[in-house]
Amino acid sequence: MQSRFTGEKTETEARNDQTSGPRYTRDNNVLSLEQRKFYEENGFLIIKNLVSDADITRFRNEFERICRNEVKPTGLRIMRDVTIAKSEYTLNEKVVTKIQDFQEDEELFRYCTLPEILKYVECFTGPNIMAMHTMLINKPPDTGKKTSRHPLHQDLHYFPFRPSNDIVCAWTAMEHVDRNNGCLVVLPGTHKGTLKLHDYPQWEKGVNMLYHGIQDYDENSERIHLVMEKGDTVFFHPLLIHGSGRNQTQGFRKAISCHFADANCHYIDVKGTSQEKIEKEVITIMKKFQETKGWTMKDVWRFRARLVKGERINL
Ligand SMILES: CC(C)CC(=O)SCCNC(=O)CCNC(=O)[C@H](O)C(C)(C)COP(=O)(O)OP(=O)(O)OC[C@H]1O[C@@H](n2cnc3c(N)ncnc32)[C@H](O)[C@@H]1OP(=O)(O)O
Ligand SMILES: Nc1ncnc2c1ncn2[C@@H]1O[C@H](COP(=O)(O)OP(=O)(O)OP(=O)(O)O)[C@@H](O)[C@H]1O
Ligand SMILES: O=C(O)CCC(=O)C(=O)O
Ligand SMILES: [Fe+2]
Ligand SMILES: [Mg+2]
Repeated sequence: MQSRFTGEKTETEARNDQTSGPRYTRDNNVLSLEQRKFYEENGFLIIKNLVSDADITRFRNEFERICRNEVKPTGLRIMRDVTIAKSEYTLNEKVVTKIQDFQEDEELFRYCTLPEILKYVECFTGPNIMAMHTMLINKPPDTGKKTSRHPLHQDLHYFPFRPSNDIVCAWTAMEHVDRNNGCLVVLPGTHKGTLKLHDYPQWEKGVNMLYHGIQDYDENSERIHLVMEKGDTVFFHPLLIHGSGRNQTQGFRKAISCHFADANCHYIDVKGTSQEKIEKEVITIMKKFQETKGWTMKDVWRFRARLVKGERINL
Protein backbone atom coordinates (compact mmCIF):
# COMPACT_ATOMS: atom_id res chain seq x y z
CA MET A 1 0.00 0.00 0.00
CA GLN A 2 1.28 3.45 -0.82
CA SER A 3 0.72 6.90 0.61
CA ARG A 4 -1.99 8.80 -1.24
CA PHE A 5 0.11 11.92 -1.55
CA THR A 6 3.64 10.94 -2.36
CA GLY A 7 3.39 7.44 -3.71
CA GLU A 8 5.94 6.62 -1.01
CA LYS A 9 5.24 4.13 1.68
CA THR A 10 4.27 5.68 4.99
CA GLU A 11 6.48 4.89 7.93
CA THR A 12 3.95 2.40 9.29
CA GLU A 13 3.52 0.67 5.96
CA ALA A 14 7.26 0.36 5.57
CA ARG A 15 7.64 -1.05 9.08
CA ASN A 16 4.78 -3.47 8.59
CA ASP A 17 6.26 -4.76 5.34
CA GLN A 18 9.59 -5.51 6.94
CA THR A 19 10.41 -9.13 7.41
CA SER A 20 13.04 -8.36 10.01
CA GLY A 21 13.83 -5.41 12.26
CA PRO A 22 11.43 -3.53 14.52
CA ARG A 23 7.73 -3.65 13.61
CA TYR A 24 6.13 -2.59 16.83
CA THR A 25 8.25 0.39 17.93
CA ARG A 26 9.51 3.53 16.21
CA ASP A 27 12.93 4.95 15.83
CA ASN A 28 13.43 7.75 18.32
CA ASN A 29 15.78 8.39 21.17
CA VAL A 30 13.43 7.53 24.00
CA LEU A 31 13.63 3.75 24.25
CA SER A 32 16.94 2.02 24.76
CA LEU A 33 17.81 -0.75 22.35
CA GLU A 34 17.10 -3.22 25.11
CA GLN A 35 13.64 -1.74 25.80
CA ARG A 36 12.76 -1.78 22.12
CA LYS A 37 13.84 -5.37 21.81
CA PHE A 38 11.80 -6.31 24.85
CA TYR A 39 8.60 -4.75 23.45
CA GLU A 40 9.19 -6.23 20.01
CA GLU A 41 9.48 -9.70 21.51
CA ASN A 42 6.97 -9.52 24.36
CA GLY A 43 4.38 -6.89 23.39
CA PHE A 44 4.66 -4.92 26.62
CA LEU A 45 7.11 -2.74 28.50
CA ILE A 46 7.04 -1.58 32.12
CA ILE A 47 8.49 1.83 32.95
CA LYS A 48 9.01 2.10 36.65
CA ASN A 49 8.02 5.13 38.72
CA LEU A 50 6.70 7.11 35.75
CA VAL A 51 3.73 8.92 37.30
CA SER A 52 4.22 10.96 40.47
CA ASP A 53 2.52 10.29 43.80
CA ALA A 54 1.07 13.81 43.67
CA ASP A 55 -0.66 13.09 40.35
CA ILE A 56 -1.96 9.74 41.56
CA THR A 57 -3.41 11.43 44.64
CA ARG A 58 -5.19 13.90 42.36
CA PHE A 59 -6.65 11.06 40.24
CA ARG A 60 -7.76 9.23 43.36
CA ASN A 61 -9.44 12.34 44.78
CA GLU A 62 -11.27 13.02 41.55
CA PHE A 63 -12.40 9.39 41.33
CA GLU A 64 -13.82 9.68 44.86
CA ARG A 65 -15.64 12.91 43.96
CA ILE A 66 -17.22 11.15 40.97
CA CYS A 67 -18.25 8.24 43.19
CA ARG A 68 -19.86 10.67 45.65
CA ASN A 69 -21.78 12.18 42.74
CA GLU A 70 -20.17 15.57 43.34
CA VAL A 71 -19.18 15.83 39.68
CA LYS A 72 -20.89 14.26 36.67
CA PRO A 73 -18.59 14.48 33.66
CA THR A 74 -20.36 14.23 30.28
CA GLY A 75 -20.10 10.82 28.66
CA LEU A 76 -18.66 9.12 31.73
CA ARG A 77 -19.96 5.63 32.46
CA ILE A 78 -19.91 4.09 35.90
CA MET A 79 -19.82 0.33 36.16
CA ARG A 80 -20.65 -1.79 39.20
CA ASP A 81 -19.63 -5.38 39.73
CA VAL A 82 -22.25 -7.81 38.38
CA THR A 83 -22.75 -9.32 41.86
CA ILE A 84 -24.03 -6.00 43.19
CA ALA A 85 -25.43 -4.47 40.01
CA LYS A 86 -29.00 -5.17 41.05
CA SER A 87 -28.72 -4.13 44.68
CA GLU A 88 -29.88 -0.74 45.83
CA TYR A 89 -26.68 0.69 47.29
CA THR A 90 -26.31 4.40 46.77
CA LEU A 91 -23.33 5.38 44.71
CA ASN A 92 -20.03 5.34 46.60
CA GLU A 93 -16.51 4.24 45.83
CA LYS A 94 -17.16 0.77 47.25
CA VAL A 95 -19.75 -0.12 44.61
CA VAL A 96 -17.82 1.03 41.55
CA THR A 97 -15.74 -1.47 39.56
CA LYS A 98 -14.60 0.95 36.92
CA ILE A 99 -15.36 4.25 35.32
CA GLN A 100 -14.95 4.64 31.60
CA ASP A 101 -14.76 7.55 29.18
CA PHE A 102 -13.50 10.27 31.48
CA GLN A 103 -12.36 12.38 28.52
CA GLU A 104 -14.59 15.28 29.63
CA ASP A 105 -13.22 15.27 33.18
CA GLU A 106 -10.33 17.73 33.17
CA GLU A 107 -8.72 16.38 36.30
CA LEU A 108 -8.66 12.72 35.21
CA PHE A 109 -7.95 13.49 31.58
CA ARG A 110 -4.70 15.14 32.72
CA TYR A 111 -3.42 11.56 32.88
CA CYS A 112 -3.67 11.27 29.09
CA THR A 113 -1.73 14.49 28.56
CA LEU A 114 1.15 13.94 31.01
CA PRO A 115 4.38 14.60 29.09
CA GLU A 116 6.06 11.61 30.77
CA ILE A 117 3.31 9.32 29.43
CA LEU A 118 3.19 10.86 25.94
CA LYS A 119 6.94 10.65 25.61
CA TYR A 120 6.65 6.86 25.67
CA VAL A 121 3.36 6.67 23.77
CA GLU A 122 5.03 8.43 20.85
CA CYS A 123 7.44 5.50 20.48
CA PHE A 124 4.46 3.40 19.39
CA THR A 125 2.04 5.87 17.79
CA GLY A 126 4.30 8.52 16.32
CA PRO A 127 3.79 12.27 16.87
CA ASN A 128 0.05 12.66 16.13
CA ILE A 129 -1.60 11.16 19.16
CA MET A 130 -5.27 10.50 19.88
CA ALA A 131 -6.53 9.40 23.30
CA MET A 132 -9.18 6.87 22.28
CA HIS A 133 -10.41 5.20 25.44
CA THR A 134 -10.01 5.99 29.12
CA MET A 135 -10.65 3.97 32.27
CA LEU A 136 -10.05 4.09 36.00
CA ILE A 137 -10.36 0.57 37.34
CA ASN A 138 -11.27 0.01 40.99
CA LYS A 139 -11.15 -3.79 41.21
CA PRO A 140 -13.24 -4.67 44.27
CA PRO A 141 -12.50 -7.34 46.86
CA ASP A 142 -13.90 -10.53 45.34
CA THR A 143 -17.25 -11.48 46.86
CA GLY A 144 -16.40 -15.17 46.50
CA LYS A 145 -18.01 -15.45 43.08
CA LYS A 146 -14.77 -14.70 41.19
CA THR A 147 -16.50 -11.92 39.24
CA SER A 148 -13.65 -9.54 40.02
CA ARG A 149 -11.59 -11.40 37.42
CA HIS A 150 -11.18 -9.99 33.97
CA PRO A 151 -10.97 -12.87 31.48
CA LEU A 152 -8.05 -13.14 29.12
CA HIS A 153 -8.68 -10.92 26.11
CA GLN A 154 -7.18 -8.66 23.45
CA ASP A 155 -8.22 -5.02 23.63
CA LEU A 156 -8.33 -4.82 19.82
CA HIS A 157 -11.56 -6.84 20.02
CA TYR A 158 -13.23 -3.60 21.18
CA PHE A 159 -11.56 -1.28 18.66
CA PRO A 160 -12.82 -0.53 15.14
CA PHE A 161 -9.60 1.16 14.04
CA ARG A 162 -6.30 0.00 12.58
CA PRO A 163 -3.44 -0.62 12.13
CA SER A 164 -3.00 -2.36 15.45
CA ASN A 165 0.72 -1.63 15.63
CA ASP A 166 -0.08 2.08 15.93
CA ILE A 167 -2.22 1.61 19.03
CA VAL A 168 -0.88 1.29 22.57
CA CYS A 169 -2.35 1.09 26.04
CA ALA A 170 -0.79 2.89 29.00
CA TRP A 171 -1.85 1.36 32.33
CA THR A 172 -0.57 2.91 35.54
CA ALA A 173 -0.75 1.19 38.92
CA MET A 174 -2.20 3.57 41.52
CA GLU A 175 -0.83 1.36 44.32
CA HIS A 176 1.24 -1.80 44.71
CA VAL A 177 -0.27 -4.61 42.61
CA ASP A 178 0.52 -8.29 42.67
CA ARG A 179 -1.33 -11.57 42.32
CA ASN A 180 -3.10 -11.06 45.67
CA ASN A 181 -5.03 -8.01 44.56
CA GLY A 182 -5.45 -9.09 40.94
CA CYS A 183 -2.61 -7.53 38.99
CA LEU A 184 -2.46 -7.70 35.21
CA VAL A 185 -1.56 -11.07 33.72
CA VAL A 186 -0.05 -11.17 30.24
CA LEU A 187 0.80 -13.88 27.72
CA PRO A 188 4.11 -12.58 26.38
CA GLY A 189 4.61 -12.53 22.62
CA THR A 190 0.92 -12.96 21.78
CA HIS A 191 0.88 -9.51 20.13
CA LYS A 192 2.49 -11.25 17.15
CA GLY A 193 -0.67 -13.28 16.57
CA THR A 194 -4.03 -12.29 15.14
CA LEU A 195 -7.29 -11.13 16.69
CA LYS A 196 -8.98 -14.16 18.24
CA LEU A 197 -12.64 -15.00 18.75
CA HIS A 198 -14.05 -13.55 21.97
CA ASP A 199 -17.22 -14.27 23.88
CA TYR A 200 -18.51 -14.38 27.44
CA PRO A 201 -16.64 -17.00 29.46
CA GLN A 202 -18.66 -19.85 30.96
CA TRP A 203 -18.27 -18.73 34.55
CA GLU A 204 -20.77 -20.28 36.93
CA LYS A 205 -21.34 -17.30 39.15
CA GLY A 206 -21.59 -14.51 36.64
CA VAL A 207 -19.54 -12.33 34.33
CA ASN A 208 -19.48 -8.55 34.08
CA MET A 209 -21.15 -6.96 31.11
CA LEU A 210 -18.79 -6.69 28.10
CA TYR A 211 -16.09 -8.77 29.79
CA HIS A 212 -15.56 -11.01 26.80
CA GLY A 213 -12.70 -13.50 26.88
CA ILE A 214 -10.77 -15.61 24.42
CA GLN A 215 -12.36 -19.00 24.14
CA ASP A 216 -9.46 -21.09 22.95
CA TYR A 217 -6.00 -20.29 24.13
CA ASP A 218 -3.13 -22.54 24.97
CA GLU A 219 -3.49 -23.46 28.66
CA ASN A 220 0.23 -24.18 28.72
CA SER A 221 1.36 -20.85 27.35
CA GLU A 222 3.58 -18.79 29.61
CA ARG A 223 1.72 -16.31 31.83
CA ILE A 224 3.43 -13.39 33.53
CA HIS A 225 1.90 -11.64 36.54
CA LEU A 226 2.96 -7.99 36.34
CA VAL A 227 3.94 -6.99 39.86
CA MET A 228 4.07 -3.20 39.89
CA GLU A 229 4.47 -0.35 42.36
CA LYS A 230 2.46 2.85 42.57
CA GLY A 231 3.29 5.02 39.54
CA ASP A 232 4.79 2.19 37.48
CA THR A 233 3.30 2.14 33.99
CA VAL A 234 2.99 -0.67 31.51
CA PHE A 235 2.66 0.07 27.80
CA PHE A 236 1.17 -2.81 25.85
CA HIS A 237 0.06 -3.78 22.36
CA PRO A 238 -3.70 -4.15 21.63
CA LEU A 239 -3.24 -7.76 20.47
CA LEU A 240 -1.40 -8.80 23.63
CA ILE A 241 -3.52 -11.35 25.45
CA HIS A 242 -4.05 -10.19 29.03
CA GLY A 243 -6.50 -10.22 31.90
CA SER A 244 -6.50 -9.86 35.65
CA GLY A 245 -7.20 -12.29 38.44
CA ARG A 246 -9.51 -11.93 41.38
CA ASN A 247 -8.78 -9.49 44.15
CA GLN A 248 -8.31 -11.53 47.30
CA THR A 249 -7.55 -8.54 49.53
CA GLN A 250 -10.02 -6.21 51.22
CA GLY A 251 -8.73 -3.16 49.34
CA PHE A 252 -9.98 -1.78 46.02
CA ARG A 253 -7.13 -2.27 43.56
CA LYS A 254 -6.82 0.91 41.50
CA ALA A 255 -5.29 1.60 38.10
CA ILE A 256 -5.74 4.33 35.53
CA SER A 257 -5.38 3.72 31.82
CA CYS A 258 -5.72 5.15 28.35
CA HIS A 259 -5.53 3.63 24.89
CA PHE A 260 -3.72 5.88 22.44
CA ALA A 261 -3.59 5.67 18.67
CA ASP A 262 -1.79 7.35 15.80
CA ALA A 263 -4.19 9.96 14.38
CA ASN A 264 -3.41 8.44 10.96
CA CYS A 265 -5.21 5.23 11.92
CA HIS A 266 -8.47 4.62 10.09
CA TYR A 267 -11.83 3.24 11.13
CA ILE A 268 -12.89 -0.12 9.78
CA ASP A 269 -16.34 -1.57 9.24
CA VAL A 270 -16.66 -4.52 11.61
CA LYS A 271 -19.71 -5.98 9.87
CA GLY A 272 -19.10 -9.60 9.02
CA THR A 273 -16.11 -9.82 11.37
CA SER A 274 -15.66 -11.33 14.83
CA GLN A 275 -16.22 -7.81 16.22
CA GLU A 276 -19.77 -7.45 14.91
CA LYS A 277 -21.35 -8.75 18.10
CA ILE A 278 -19.44 -6.43 20.40
CA GLU A 279 -20.42 -3.48 18.20
CA LYS A 280 -24.10 -4.26 18.72
CA GLU A 281 -23.63 -4.69 22.44
CA VAL A 282 -21.72 -1.43 22.88
CA ILE A 283 -24.26 0.56 20.87
CA THR A 284 -27.12 -0.89 22.90
CA ILE A 285 -25.38 0.23 26.10
CA MET A 286 -24.63 3.70 24.69
CA LYS A 287 -28.36 4.14 23.95
CA LYS A 288 -28.93 4.53 27.68
CA PHE A 289 -26.85 7.68 27.64
CA GLN A 290 -27.56 9.33 24.32
CA GLU A 291 -29.35 9.07 21.00
CA THR A 292 -27.47 6.44 19.00
CA LYS A 293 -30.00 5.64 16.27
CA GLY A 294 -28.13 4.72 13.11
CA TRP A 295 -24.79 4.85 14.90
CA THR A 296 -21.97 2.46 14.18
CA MET A 297 -18.87 1.84 16.27
CA LYS A 298 -17.16 4.62 14.34
CA ASP A 299 -19.62 7.20 15.64
CA VAL A 300 -19.21 5.95 19.21
CA TRP A 301 -15.45 6.21 18.93
CA ARG A 302 -15.35 9.60 17.22
CA PHE A 303 -17.47 10.90 20.06
CA ARG A 304 -15.00 9.90 22.78
CA ALA A 305 -11.68 10.36 20.92
CA ARG A 306 -9.54 13.40 21.85
CA LEU A 307 -6.38 14.80 20.33
CA VAL A 308 -3.54 15.03 22.86
CA LYS A 309 -0.60 15.88 20.61
CA GLY A 310 0.02 16.95 17.01
CA GLU A 311 -2.77 16.96 14.47
CA ARG A 312 -6.18 15.23 14.35
CA ILE A 313 -6.16 13.34 11.05
CA ASN A 314 -8.52 10.38 10.49
CA LEU A 315 -9.77 9.26 13.86
C1 LIG B 1 -10.48 -2.32 26.02
C2 LIG B 1 -11.64 -2.19 26.91
C3 LIG B 1 -12.82 -1.55 26.22
C4 LIG B 1 -11.99 -3.49 27.53
C5 LIG B 1 -13.06 -3.35 28.52
O1 LIG B 1 -13.08 -2.43 29.24
S1 LIG B 1 -14.21 -4.58 28.60
C6 LIG B 1 -15.41 -4.03 29.77
C7 LIG B 1 -16.03 -2.81 29.40
N1 LIG B 1 -17.13 -2.66 30.20
C8 LIG B 1 -18.02 -1.78 29.95
O2 LIG B 1 -17.90 -1.01 29.02
C9 LIG B 1 -19.15 -1.77 30.87
C10 LIG B 1 -19.90 -0.57 30.64
N2 LIG B 1 -20.89 -0.53 31.64
C11 LIG B 1 -21.73 0.45 31.71
O3 LIG B 1 -21.69 1.35 30.94
C12 LIG B 1 -22.73 0.39 32.84
O4 LIG B 1 -22.24 -0.38 33.88
C13 LIG B 1 -24.11 -0.14 32.40
C14 LIG B 1 -23.99 -1.57 31.86
C15 LIG B 1 -24.66 0.76 31.31
C16 LIG B 1 -25.04 -0.17 33.57
O5 LIG B 1 -25.00 1.06 34.21
P1 LIG B 1 -26.28 1.71 34.85
O6 LIG B 1 -27.25 1.98 33.80
O7 LIG B 1 -25.83 2.84 35.67
O8 LIG B 1 -26.74 0.58 35.82
P2 LIG B 1 -28.13 0.02 36.20
O9 LIG B 1 -27.99 -0.26 37.63
O10 LIG B 1 -29.23 0.90 35.74
O11 LIG B 1 -28.19 -1.33 35.41
C17 LIG B 1 -28.81 -1.52 34.16
C18 LIG B 1 -28.87 -3.00 33.86
O12 LIG B 1 -27.52 -3.48 33.64
C19 LIG B 1 -27.23 -4.53 34.57
N3 LIG B 1 -25.84 -4.39 34.95
C20 LIG B 1 -25.28 -3.34 35.56
N4 LIG B 1 -23.99 -3.53 35.74
C21 LIG B 1 -23.73 -4.77 35.26
C22 LIG B 1 -22.57 -5.55 35.20
N5 LIG B 1 -21.42 -5.13 35.68
N6 LIG B 1 -22.64 -6.75 34.62
C23 LIG B 1 -23.80 -7.21 34.14
N7 LIG B 1 -24.94 -6.52 34.18
C24 LIG B 1 -24.90 -5.31 34.75
C25 LIG B 1 -28.18 -4.30 35.71
O13 LIG B 1 -28.37 -5.46 36.42
C26 LIG B 1 -29.42 -3.84 34.99
O14 LIG B 1 -30.05 -4.95 34.41
P3 LIG B 1 -31.64 -5.06 34.27
O15 LIG B 1 -32.18 -4.83 35.63
O16 LIG B 1 -32.00 -3.99 33.29
O17 LIG B 1 -31.83 -6.45 33.77
N1 LIG C 1 -7.88 -21.87 33.36
C1 LIG C 1 -8.22 -20.65 32.95
N2 LIG C 1 -9.04 -20.49 31.91
C2 LIG C 1 -9.36 -19.26 31.48
N3 LIG C 1 -8.92 -18.14 32.04
C3 LIG C 1 -8.14 -18.25 33.09
C4 LIG C 1 -7.73 -19.50 33.62
N4 LIG C 1 -6.95 -19.27 34.67
C5 LIG C 1 -6.86 -17.96 34.80
N5 LIG C 1 -7.56 -17.33 33.86
C6 LIG C 1 -7.66 -15.90 33.66
O1 LIG C 1 -6.34 -15.38 33.79
C7 LIG C 1 -6.32 -14.18 34.51
C8 LIG C 1 -5.48 -14.25 35.75
O2 LIG C 1 -5.55 -15.47 36.38
P1 LIG C 1 -4.90 -15.73 37.79
O3 LIG C 1 -4.69 -17.18 37.89
O4 LIG C 1 -3.81 -14.79 38.04
O5 LIG C 1 -6.05 -15.24 38.74
P2 LIG C 1 -7.04 -16.02 39.64
O6 LIG C 1 -7.32 -17.36 39.05
O7 LIG C 1 -8.19 -15.10 39.88
O8 LIG C 1 -6.28 -16.10 41.01
P3 LIG C 1 -5.24 -17.15 41.60
O9 LIG C 1 -4.92 -18.14 40.53
O10 LIG C 1 -4.08 -16.31 42.00
O11 LIG C 1 -5.96 -17.73 42.75
C9 LIG C 1 -7.76 -13.87 34.74
O12 LIG C 1 -8.10 -13.08 33.63
C10 LIG C 1 -8.45 -15.19 34.71
O13 LIG C 1 -9.78 -14.99 34.34
O1 LIG D 1 -7.95 -5.36 35.49
C1 LIG D 1 -7.46 -4.42 34.87
O2 LIG D 1 -7.04 -3.41 35.40
C2 LIG D 1 -7.35 -4.50 33.37
C3 LIG D 1 -8.66 -4.59 32.71
C4 LIG D 1 -8.53 -4.67 31.24
O3 LIG D 1 -7.67 -5.31 30.72
C5 LIG D 1 -9.49 -3.94 30.41
O4 LIG D 1 -10.42 -3.32 30.95
O5 LIG D 1 -9.33 -3.96 29.20
FE1 LIG E 1 -7.79 -5.10 28.50
MG1 LIG F 1 -5.82 -18.87 38.77
